[in-house]
Amino acid sequence: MKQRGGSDEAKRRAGESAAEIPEDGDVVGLGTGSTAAHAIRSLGERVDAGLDVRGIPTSFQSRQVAREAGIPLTSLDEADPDVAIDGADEVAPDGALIKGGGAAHAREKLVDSAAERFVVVADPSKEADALSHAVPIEVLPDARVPVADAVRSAGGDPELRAAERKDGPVVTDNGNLVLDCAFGEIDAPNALARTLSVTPGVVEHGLFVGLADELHVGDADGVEITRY
Ligand SMILES: O=C(CO)[C@H](O)[C@H](O)COP(=O)(O)O
Repeated sequence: MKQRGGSDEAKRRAGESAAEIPEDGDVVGLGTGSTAAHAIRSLGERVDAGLDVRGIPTSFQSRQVAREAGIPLTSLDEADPDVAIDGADEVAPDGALIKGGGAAHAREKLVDSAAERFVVVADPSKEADALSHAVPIEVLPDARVPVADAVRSAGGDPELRAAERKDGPVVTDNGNLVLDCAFGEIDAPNALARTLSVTPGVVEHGLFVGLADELHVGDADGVEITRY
């Protein structure tokens, strides 16, 4: 599994802390990435010990990790999540996030925003005073050029995400492409999020503003929890 950001130990602590939250009967949104995978495995250990939960995966990867961990799965067709646990690429002090380093942000936003309680898991390298990470935008393949033009008009610098072990672009679980769009420091994430959301051809962008309820940050000493 790809490692982005800080130490795996810090990610594991954050994931284990969040995995303590679900209770018997809960439906749990299962995020994508290396930190969320720690939470899924830890939740799987609780399932082994008798906890009765069902998970809603946010990607091919999280579905695989959950199956290996023995977590029964369901979907948004059947239930709304009580809790969603997911990672982030950058976290601002007010809980605004940039996500999509794993190109899973469309399904992540769907599941995380449907959850009663959205818990973010991260290592300290993800915390920032202001959002400035490139914003991943999932686009319909035919919309790559017009969306890139719209991003430039909004002050951004779009770059088509290239695959690492395939010639050509990353193709998402939904069959779309990803533009990583650098905007520098983002002063008004809400306004940018609205602009991107109404751009034709944008499937979803990685700005998650006003969605996170709680942040668990692991480090060498333990876990710091912030509630928004
Ligand atoms: O948004 C995501 C995937 O689309 C991930 O949650 C984000 O990239 C963080 O990943 P990691 O925990 O591996 O650092």
